[in-house]
Amino acid sequence: METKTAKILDGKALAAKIHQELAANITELQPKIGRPPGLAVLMVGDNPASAAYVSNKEKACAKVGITSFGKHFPTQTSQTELEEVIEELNQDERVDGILVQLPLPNHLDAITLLHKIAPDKDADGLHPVNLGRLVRGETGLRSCTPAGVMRLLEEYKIPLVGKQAVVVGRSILVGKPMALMLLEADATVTIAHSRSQDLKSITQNADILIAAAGIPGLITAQMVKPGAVVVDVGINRVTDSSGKSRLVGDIDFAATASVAEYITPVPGGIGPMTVAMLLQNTVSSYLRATSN
Ligand SMILES: Nc1nc2c(c(=O)[nH]1)N[C@@H](CN(C=O)c1ccc(C(=O)N[C@@H](CCC(=O)O)C(=O)O)cc1)CN2
Repeated sequence: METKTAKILDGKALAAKIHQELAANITELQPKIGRPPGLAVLMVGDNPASAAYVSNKEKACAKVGITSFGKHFPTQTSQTELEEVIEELNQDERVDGILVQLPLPNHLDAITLLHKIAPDKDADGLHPVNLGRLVRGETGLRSCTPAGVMRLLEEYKIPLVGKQAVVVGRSILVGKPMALMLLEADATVTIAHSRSQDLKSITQNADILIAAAGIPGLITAQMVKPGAVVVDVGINRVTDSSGKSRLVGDIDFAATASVAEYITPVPGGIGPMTVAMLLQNTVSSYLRATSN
């Protein structure tokens, strides 16, 4: 019997296309505007994964023509010091986007820091004003990972209207805004999470399944409806029995690929789309700030 394999939703390829489009836009706009777009990336401490993500963001900025203002602080940096830096960046006319790389060291209050970012410079779309705009269906800066999922689904013309969408995970970074964006696209949305009972019976109903729990291999093939579109937001580093480290998502990719119609890989799926949406948000803020 022939085994079916899901089609790949290629986030890496789409992100590269978006980078090219943004680079072309910036090349055209910069001489008229008189300066390039600017993104400030605040990183506190030395978490190696965060350092790698920040370095990728800075490289992506350089590639498309966005100036990045890297602000790297030692672990002990105080809340007040960071709030003052954000206040300065809010006033800095060279800076269109500001983000605080997460997670932060435990002594810092991420929510309060995110509140301090001017909503129109909130490149990560995590400020309450931007989350509120999303709730109300108003234009605003959208959270990068869920916006990346939506852009990828759009690229592959995945129908959403009236479909059963299940989001596994309820974080502010992904799960909650993801559910709102799917709702905005007229899907029927269920949010499941670590306290949900009988997760399998919920995920089996999903035409569109978004796994964003941060638990390696949480979603098995048996939990997926045949023909579903499966999006893996999890990026988990695991060490196998031979001591080798590799990245895996929240979905058992190999087994699920024989059940689903479409699937995102890890790596090469939603991770690169997150960065592409960050750059896009920065360019949107640049256009808004310089349009008068
Ligand atoms: N302020 C924020 N903090 C964090 C966010 C965020 O969107 N804003 N998301 C994650 C980390 N993250 C971006 O910051 C991120 C993670 C992974 C990738 C990515 O492209 N991953 C690659 C694989 C990379 C590798 O080999 O290690 C992939 O999936 O193909 C991009 C962004 C938490 N913090």
